[in-house]
Amino acid sequence: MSACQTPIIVALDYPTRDAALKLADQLDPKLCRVKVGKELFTSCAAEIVGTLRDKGFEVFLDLKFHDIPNTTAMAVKAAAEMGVWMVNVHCSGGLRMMSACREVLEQRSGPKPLLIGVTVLTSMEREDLAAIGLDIEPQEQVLRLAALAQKAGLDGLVCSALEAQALKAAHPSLQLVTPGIRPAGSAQDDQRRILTPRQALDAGSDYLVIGRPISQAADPAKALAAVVAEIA
Ligand SMILES: O=c1ccn([C@@H]2O[C@H](COP(=O)(O)O)[C@@H](O)[C@H]2O)c(=O)[nH]1
Repeated sequence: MSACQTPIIVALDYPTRDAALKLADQLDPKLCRVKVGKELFTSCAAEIVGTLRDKGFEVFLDLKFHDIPNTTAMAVKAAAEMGVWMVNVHCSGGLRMMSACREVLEQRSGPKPLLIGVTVLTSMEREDLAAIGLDIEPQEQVLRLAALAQKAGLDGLVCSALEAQALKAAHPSLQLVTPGIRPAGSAQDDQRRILTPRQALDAGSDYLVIGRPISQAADPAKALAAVVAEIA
């Protein structure tokens, strides 16, 4: 399986370059992509992205930018210049913010990363939304934000696989990146809207973001192989 065919993205959620590379060195870039998030990126800056790319990984820069349109677009531009494969922004930053990000990428002559909008975090359930003033089901809010993301020309969404079927029906062109993936028997941790890898793909997920079930396993390569076997 080449990197372009695998749907698996392993979250490298570590505080140091060495810890992230220790896991990366146990993984096969033909079997997965890797995700650099806020913790690792803030600790190591762009150097970690270059090092992982040199190792053959396509990198999802998961910094979930959320700011005014210009600031967010400049951050997306910087990410594109770094050569990442995927970058994301919060859809709740609004239509103008997402459109500014799309425009800045369109002005680039070089390769463009996939521009993905974060909808409702997979750690949130209905009562969490109610606590921030949204007294609706997560799926309703996800569908609202998806419509905005589609209008702004984004390539896809971060959502729970629980919403994948409804999203694919409403927005078939958007690629769905789904964290909250838990192989049967794994700890739920702080995630709330979860599905197994197989269930997520059957529901319409395009990419599965998997962190702790692989990174905290006694043998991460074996844990990745088990997910690969589950979805084969
Ligand atoms: O809604 C979201 C958006 C991003 N994430 C990120 O995905 C991984 C999931 O890690 P697990 O250890 O598999 O729970 C993590 O980096 C989150 O920041 C998410 O979980 N939900």
